[in-house]
Amino acid sequence: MKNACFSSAMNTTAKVCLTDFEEYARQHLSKSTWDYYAAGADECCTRDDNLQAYKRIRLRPRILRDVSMSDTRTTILGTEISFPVGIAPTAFHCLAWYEGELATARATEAVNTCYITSTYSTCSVEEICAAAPNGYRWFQLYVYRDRKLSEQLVHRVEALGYKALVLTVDVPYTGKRRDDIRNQFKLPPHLKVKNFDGMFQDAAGLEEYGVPSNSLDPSISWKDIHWLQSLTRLPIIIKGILTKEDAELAVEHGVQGIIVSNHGGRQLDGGPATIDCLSEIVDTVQGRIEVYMDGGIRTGSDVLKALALGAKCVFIGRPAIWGLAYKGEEGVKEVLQILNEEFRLSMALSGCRNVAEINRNLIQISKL
Ligand SMILES: Cc1cc2nc3c(=O)[nH]c(=O)nc-3n(C[C@H](O)[C@H](O)[C@H](O)COP(=O)(O)O)c2cc1C
Ligand SMILES: CCCCCCC(=O)C(=O)O
Repeated sequence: MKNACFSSAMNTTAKVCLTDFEEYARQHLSKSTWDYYAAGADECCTRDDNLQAYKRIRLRPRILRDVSMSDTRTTILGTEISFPVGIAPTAFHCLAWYEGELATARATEAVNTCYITSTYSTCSVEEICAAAPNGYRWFQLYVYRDRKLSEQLVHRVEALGYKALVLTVDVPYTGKRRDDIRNQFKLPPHLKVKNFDGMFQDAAGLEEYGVPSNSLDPSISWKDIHWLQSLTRLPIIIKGILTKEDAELAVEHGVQGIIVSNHGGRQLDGGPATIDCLSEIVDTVQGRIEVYMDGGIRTGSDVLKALALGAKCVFIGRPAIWGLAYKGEEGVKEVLQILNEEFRLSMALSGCRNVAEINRNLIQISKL
């Protein structure tokens, strides 16, 4: 049943850009839900710089290149997607829309792009697969002190046909999100982290973001990559790399991809904007594995800049949630379609007919 805060009475104004969806979500979600989604760590410097950093980068458009035809398709891990934007893993979609992750999965299936499902989903991975059986999905994994929890998730998602594991490595501890502390953020009683139904032995006691606190294993280290590889045949992508040193280690440990990410500025405050880290990582990796990024993508020209700096694909976090809050599946589709149209236009206005033609020559040299 639809919650009152999901009322569509205000859905009539056309949405033109992603920040229109943000404004809708800000006005319609409860304060504690909005604050949770919007949160950055501490003073939110990194969260905000993720967006500002794109504004400091200038493009060098080429002209007279017959852009009457354009093609935004690309591939990730060998699979074709309609354009180089996927959905980053974000928790608790049922807080934004009653169908939660089922709506997100259907929207990404319809648009033909990749949906990275969060461990912290409010629908189970089985329900998500049943809702969008032909969707292209990766699964985001955390490593728990009780390794059996992570192991079981890996086996479940592999059996369900998820195509890669995205290991999030920037949360040895949860960042300090001031508003969540002030609001004493908690999932409402009708929602839970569905993937863990009945799996935590000691469910009584303190809870943090829907699971017993201190469940995550802060001792996780590079040797755990080998442990994970021993559990699965799925490709492994490491999410949360920000330096060339760690990018090199990722390649040496035999993973198939990296997501340059600072968790939307929700973990270490004072770290760099992700777009500012991208070229050093791409230069280090030199095409040995795929490099993706997330953080602060709000327009088609942001996507273009990230690809010009070497990202194979980018992922959006909060904007998908705003789309959900606006109109569920339709809202997420609209967000993706607007971003696709903006990206196509930015490509054409800078003289690119397809993603293969996007390269560093598009970026003003002072930014390299
Ligand atoms: C509300 C929220 C929940 C998130 N949950 C997860 C999660 O469960 N797992 C994860 O790896 N990253 C999580 N992230 C981080 C995102 O995957 C991504 O790195 C970030 O949102 C990208 O920045 P953007 O929101 O500016 O697009 C979350 C981010 C937000 C905003
Ligand atoms: C114990 C950490 C859970 C965090 C919940 C999801 C997430 O990653 C977020 O940023 O929020």
